[in-house]
Amino acid sequence: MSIAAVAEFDRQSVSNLLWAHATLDIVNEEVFAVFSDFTVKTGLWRQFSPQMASNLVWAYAKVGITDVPIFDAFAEYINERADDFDTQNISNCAWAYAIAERPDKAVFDTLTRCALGRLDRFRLDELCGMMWAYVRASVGDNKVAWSVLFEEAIVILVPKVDSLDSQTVSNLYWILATAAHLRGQPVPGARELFDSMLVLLLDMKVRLDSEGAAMTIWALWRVGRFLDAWTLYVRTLSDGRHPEHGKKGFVKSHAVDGRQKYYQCLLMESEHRGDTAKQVYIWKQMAADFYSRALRSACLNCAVMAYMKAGDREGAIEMLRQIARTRLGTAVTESLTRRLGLREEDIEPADIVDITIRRRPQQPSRFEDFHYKEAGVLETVLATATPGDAHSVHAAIEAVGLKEVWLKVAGGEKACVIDNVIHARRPKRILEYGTYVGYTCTRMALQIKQWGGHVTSMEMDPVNATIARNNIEMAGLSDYVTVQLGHSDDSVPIVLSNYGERSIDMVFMDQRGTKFHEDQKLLEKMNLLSEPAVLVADNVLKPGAPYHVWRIGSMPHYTTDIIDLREFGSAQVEDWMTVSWVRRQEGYAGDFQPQRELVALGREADRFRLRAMATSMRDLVGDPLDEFAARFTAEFVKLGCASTIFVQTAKEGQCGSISRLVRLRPGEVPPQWDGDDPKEFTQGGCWRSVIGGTPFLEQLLSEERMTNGH
Ligand SMILES: C[S@@+](CC[C@H](N)C(=O)[O-])C[C@H]1O[C@@H](n2cnc3c(N)ncnc32)[C@H](O)[C@@H]1O
Repeated sequence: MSIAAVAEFDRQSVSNLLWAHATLDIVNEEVFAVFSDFTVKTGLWRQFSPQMASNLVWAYAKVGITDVPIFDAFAEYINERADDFDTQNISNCAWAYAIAERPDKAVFDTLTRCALGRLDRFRLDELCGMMWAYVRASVGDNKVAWSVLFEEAIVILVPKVDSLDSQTVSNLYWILATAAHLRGQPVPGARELFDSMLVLLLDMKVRLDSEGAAMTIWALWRVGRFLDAWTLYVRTLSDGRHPEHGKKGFVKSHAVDGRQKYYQCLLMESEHRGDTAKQVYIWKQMAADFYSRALRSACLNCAVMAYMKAGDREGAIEMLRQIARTRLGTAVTESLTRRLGLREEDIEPADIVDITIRRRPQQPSRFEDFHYKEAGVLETVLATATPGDAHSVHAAIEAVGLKEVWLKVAGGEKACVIDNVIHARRPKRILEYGTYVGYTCTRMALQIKQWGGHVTSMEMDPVNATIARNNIEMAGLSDYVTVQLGHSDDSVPIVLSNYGERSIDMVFMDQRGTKFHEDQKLLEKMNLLSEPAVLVADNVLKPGAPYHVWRIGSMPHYTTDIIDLREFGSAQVEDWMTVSWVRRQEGYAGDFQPQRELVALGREADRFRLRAMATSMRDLVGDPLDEFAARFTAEFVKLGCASTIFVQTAKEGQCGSISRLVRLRPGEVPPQWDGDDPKEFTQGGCWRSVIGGTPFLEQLLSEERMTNGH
């Protein structure tokens, strides 16, 4: 109705209507697009008051509709009218342009000019909102996190520390730590503010919610104050009473609580420092958080592994004795016992058991609930696999993925692609982004250990990392796979310092698709890749990695195949994997030419990824995802990137499947899905790949070069 009557709307009604939609989270893309066009084309925007203008850009940013001319028009408006803006208008506009990922430098320069000298008139939430926006907007040439606005804000904030609430405290930690990271040096004055806020926290004058605790611990670590982060954790959080979700901060229904992040951060740093005592402390705390015996045992097994890695045999044995006393041992514990050269009967139950291990929650927490699938995988592996037999571990994981719940592992047709890449490149060192439960890393390790290879797999979720380490031990592959705990942004530098430049022959990217291109560029910049290295990426079509396709499709230093295939355990879901050989040629470590149409695709891909995390890929079959995939494919065909290989799968024997790669002729499109779903008849462990026979483009080109005598 409102769309038909658009021409009757005056400036106030346009601003009110869209503000109301955004406030109520009603995302009608058509309404927003029509009103954007109307406001810009009729010149109505020039008549807006600053309040209306800031409400309008806020509304568009809030609903995530940002590829609209409104933002360009109001950039001009801000430059002309900013002197009339009040503090709230300034803060809202900064927030809107930052969240919309439209960090127009002129807009921020103008806002800075208007804000400086009057920051003391900003409300605390406006001030923090503005600083947050400046950090978020610091991308590319826009270096607003370097603004003196931060210094001026700190001078205002220090005397007011006692009046800060918990949300402001954690936000300020995050903002200033991120600003320091971006600047490459501390923000002047931040140290004093950090110290005063830490006193508030340690005195429990301010109690953080779960996400706030995670942000603060991360921030203290990020600015090099790990011991302060540790003290805060031990003093306020490690008594088992983890804080509740913040009401305001907790908006994503798929998200876990802050433990995910603070365990990750504290464990990563203690492992990096080789501080076994701290690692063991955290593993025990994690064990005490879980209700499920399998997860409790898995954490304690990781504590044993930490002692073993440090060469502390006595520590490992004492931990095993505590596990024996609490009857938490599993097949993994037995495997570790054997690796220590002991028999199960050699392990006397401990006399005294750490009180932490005795603690067990009344019921599973949301944190545990979030990992129900992965815990189920671990239980199945423990119940059905044979220690030391990697095939039996893979069979157990596949059985869960095929017969019980969708698992985000690269099995079936995806495994066929990876097997063929390994065959073609024979990598000695593989880097994986995203270990999950340790399926693909152990599959790859099993192959490359034959020629002395090793897999390093990065995992940011501490629970997944725990489960993966246990599955890897079950597979007998602990010497061939390293699970590097932590976010890849933090882990890649550790990988570089551990293995050195030009050390990685193959990369498997299985993290967030809209980040592949940045992660790949970083690997090139850091000189981590050997020559040539091969890059494999998964989930490129669904949920989607548009920037990545454009990077590998348009830059001359990649030789790429795009492979059309079916999701493991969800044959009705079509997906793409990409396989690219990477050489130090023109474009290496550089940026691609930006394409505007990629931005909208990227945003949509992220929205689907979040939904897939909350449900499963299978629930996303159907109109929205299929329409998105069709648009994605069409957009890339226009840009000259189309699939070049598809995977064909046939039934094999009574209960198996066999997959092979088939090259498409130029212009040929992959066949439609025939309606057969291998999961109906395939048992775990019975899905084979045909290796070789279909060369990748890189091999075809090098054969051609050989024939031509180059
Ligand atoms: C699709 S699953 C990986 C599946 C695994 N590669 C396999 O095939 O068996 C993605 C995993 O990556 C992790 N993850 C996502 N982004 C990450 C990042 N930037 N750094 C480290 N881990 C990440 C998630 O926690 C999740 O466990």
